Amino acid sequence: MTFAPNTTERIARARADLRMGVPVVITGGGAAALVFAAETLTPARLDELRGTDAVIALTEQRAATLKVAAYDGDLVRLTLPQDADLAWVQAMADPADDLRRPMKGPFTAQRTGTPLPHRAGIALTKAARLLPACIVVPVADGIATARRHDLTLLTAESALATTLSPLDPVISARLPLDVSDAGRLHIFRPDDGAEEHYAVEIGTPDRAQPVLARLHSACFTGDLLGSLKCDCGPQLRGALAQMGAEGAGVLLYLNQEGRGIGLANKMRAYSLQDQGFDTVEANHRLGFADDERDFRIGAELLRKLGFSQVRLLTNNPAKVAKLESCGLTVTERVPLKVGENRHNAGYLATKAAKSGHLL
Ligand SMILES: Nc1nc2c(ncn2[C@@H]2O[C@H](COP(=O)(O)OP(=O)(O)OP(=O)(O)O)[C@@H](O)[C@H]2O)c(=O)[nH]1
Ligand SMILES: [Zn+2]
Repeated sequence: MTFAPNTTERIARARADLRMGVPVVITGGGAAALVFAAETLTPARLDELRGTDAVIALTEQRAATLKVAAYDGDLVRLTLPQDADLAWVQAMADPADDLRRPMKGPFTAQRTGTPLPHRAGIALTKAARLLPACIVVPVADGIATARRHDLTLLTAESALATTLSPLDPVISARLPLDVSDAGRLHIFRPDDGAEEHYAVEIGTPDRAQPVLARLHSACFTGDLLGSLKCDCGPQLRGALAQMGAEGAGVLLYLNQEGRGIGLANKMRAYSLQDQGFDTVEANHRLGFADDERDFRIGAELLRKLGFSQVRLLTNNPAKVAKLESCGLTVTERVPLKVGENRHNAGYLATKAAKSGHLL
């Protein structure tokens, strides 16, 4: 018996470390490296990197914005100039000042050696809801480095694993709602220490029949604040109202804020939208894909609740396809057209043009 953290727990610890600015040690592809999140790098730690072979790893989307070829396919490794200061690192990772102070280079891309620790580092920064960029410094001996500096050590393979973490039911309790007295809230907690997700069950839906279902992605601004930039709040309330009217349904409230990039990054995207970029372009400039959500979570929660067939409330045909690819049967797509206003008309039009949403 050992009380040491297992692989999953190490990854959870690594996410927390990176959020605080503490580096982690990643091994993989026969190499080992110290990995720092660019967003939380401190001046003192950057000073320690002078004279090393540090690189900054950026995603293909951020590379495209900076007009450098993504030599490793999904990422690029750029040499950290010896005189690079924190402002340089942050400007490489964060597009906030791209227009005012374009990062022109010349950049020197590293093309030899393994990009595995870099890829793992980027995956961890995304999972930590930070900007997807990291500083990577090769070290000769990963184990010794981790021990000497008291750092979390993990393999790139474990950080890049794609198996869905088990979601454990924690508790469910009766929750009378405006839309129905017969409401019930279920809490699910993933094994990997990531965000919990919720299911609101209305009535007692027949598990043998398709259930009216909504997979709602958290939107603090729309759901809670009444933001007019999106249609999430009215969609949330509209879906619940329809379930109440039908007497049965299930709404999953998935904590995948900002299509999976987190609230801070979503606000960065909003700030870019104020510079004239649309919702998809803003995600790309930040280094993200259009949609970073993992739809397997929703499918798994529905299964856990005993549902295999759904009438899905959505305007997003990709969501239907993704749920079906996760093994659920979508018997019907039920449109959810509420909440259009003069502020979100452009947002909805972009989703229709670029993400296949139906207007
Ligand atoms: N990254 C990013 N996320 C946004 C933006 N506006 C809203 N969101 C998030 O988008 C998610 C909602 O997803 P949508 O793309 O609006 O809709 P959908 O879930 O794909 O489709 P529907 O089922 O029709 O609502 C929520 O997590 C919001 O926080 C934005 O401009 N940028
Ligand atoms: Zn929203």
